[in-house]
Amino acid sequence: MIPAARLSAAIEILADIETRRRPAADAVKDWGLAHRFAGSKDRAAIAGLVYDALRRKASSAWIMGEDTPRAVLLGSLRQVQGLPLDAVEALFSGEGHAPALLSDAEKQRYRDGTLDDAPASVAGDFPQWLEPAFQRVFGALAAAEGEALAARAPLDLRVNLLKGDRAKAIKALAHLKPEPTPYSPFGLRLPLLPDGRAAPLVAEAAYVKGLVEVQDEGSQLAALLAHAKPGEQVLDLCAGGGGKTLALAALMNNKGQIYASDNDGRRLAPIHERLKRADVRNVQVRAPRGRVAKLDDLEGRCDLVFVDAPCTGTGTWRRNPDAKWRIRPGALEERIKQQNETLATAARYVKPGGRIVYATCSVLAEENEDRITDFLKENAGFQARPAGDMAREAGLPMLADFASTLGPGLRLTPRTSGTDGFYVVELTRE
Ligand SMILES: C[S@@+](CC[C@H](N)C(=O)[O-])C[C@H]1O[C@@H](n2cnc3c(N)ncnc32)[C@H](O)[C@@H]1O
Repeated sequence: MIPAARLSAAIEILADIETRRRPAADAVKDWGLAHRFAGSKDRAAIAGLVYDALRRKASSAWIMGEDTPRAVLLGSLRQVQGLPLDAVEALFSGEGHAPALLSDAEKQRYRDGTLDDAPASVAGDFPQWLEPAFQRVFGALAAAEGEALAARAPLDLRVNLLKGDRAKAIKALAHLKPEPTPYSPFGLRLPLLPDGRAAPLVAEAAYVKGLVEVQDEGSQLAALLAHAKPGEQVLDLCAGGGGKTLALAALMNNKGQIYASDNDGRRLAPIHERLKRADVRNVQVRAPRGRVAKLDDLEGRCDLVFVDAPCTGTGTWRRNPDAKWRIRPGALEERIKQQNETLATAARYVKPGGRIVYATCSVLAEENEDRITDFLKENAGFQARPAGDMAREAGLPMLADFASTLGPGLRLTPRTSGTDGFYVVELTRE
């Protein structure tokens, strides 16, 4: 396919997402199935165009003065790819499968449109209804934080210390140009390919043999901040697919016991294969029978209960730009309820002198500081540990810079730490 035809395809897919209100991944996949002549490179490039346009949807529409799929794509060509007007005019030629010629108004907006008077939610590309929540957390930096959440994310890897060290992984993946991540001592960052795609990893021996796992540095830091020690009894209450379970197991050097649980058994399904590949031997998977996992024997016995709570995922919008336009206020309410539930459950399993580490991949105070403040009001035996102490204990004193100003815990964001957005807090039991 010629580059201009890829643009037409991206416009078509964006229209499908908009009119049928369907997930971007489904629309992209269906387009591929219906256009089998398109090769894998074409499909990847088209998906890249669609995701870039979704990342900058609100600001692109503002710049172009309309919110049609064509306008949103045009805006993103300017904002994400920085294409000059004459290059865009050459692509929008109206010939063959190329998009129709640019109108004079489009040319003028493409050249001169600005975000100077745009509200934070438009300049920062997040839903308007979240404007008060973003202002509360980020104040005057709301737009800048949103913009960083709208950027392309690099591909981060966690080196599995049970299988080797960072130097070994760097050597094995040298052709993909890995760099050590700034904070996580076992993180590697792979640059994106020129078209914005992540380097293909699944066929790499280092991945197949479990030396590296895909995990954003923020996620690695959440596990590190839990500072689980070899020999401890750890309950990973919301273990899901086991991303953090694997990191905790490596930090514990396979010594002690991790109980990996989740109230949705289907989510735990990938964990067995992942544990095997990573050579993890200190994890017991406790799948629920019915809606509740059987954990009675752990009551009051755990050194650490790790709560990787269900959340809106606002911190992962770089990887999932579609999600930010789909999230509704009702979903936030629902997550808050679940977060209260998981914290109350966690409290039952901590032993005296033990701790809960609560984490979310959301930047919103409603899912973070507010939940902890409410929890502490109702659970007099628990105290929040100062963020600086938690960071030092984990061997990451520099993370104290990210201490929250709205309550206990610390917050990572793409703008401040270059990671996905995460919140982490430690609660100690007397
Ligand atoms: C953020 S995800 C976990 C991701 C996982 N820890 C990882 O690192 O790959 C949150 C998980 O919490 C689970 N969950 C929701 N409510 C729960 C509850 N009341 N008890 C236990 N797990 C719950 C969800 O099924 C979901 O798998």
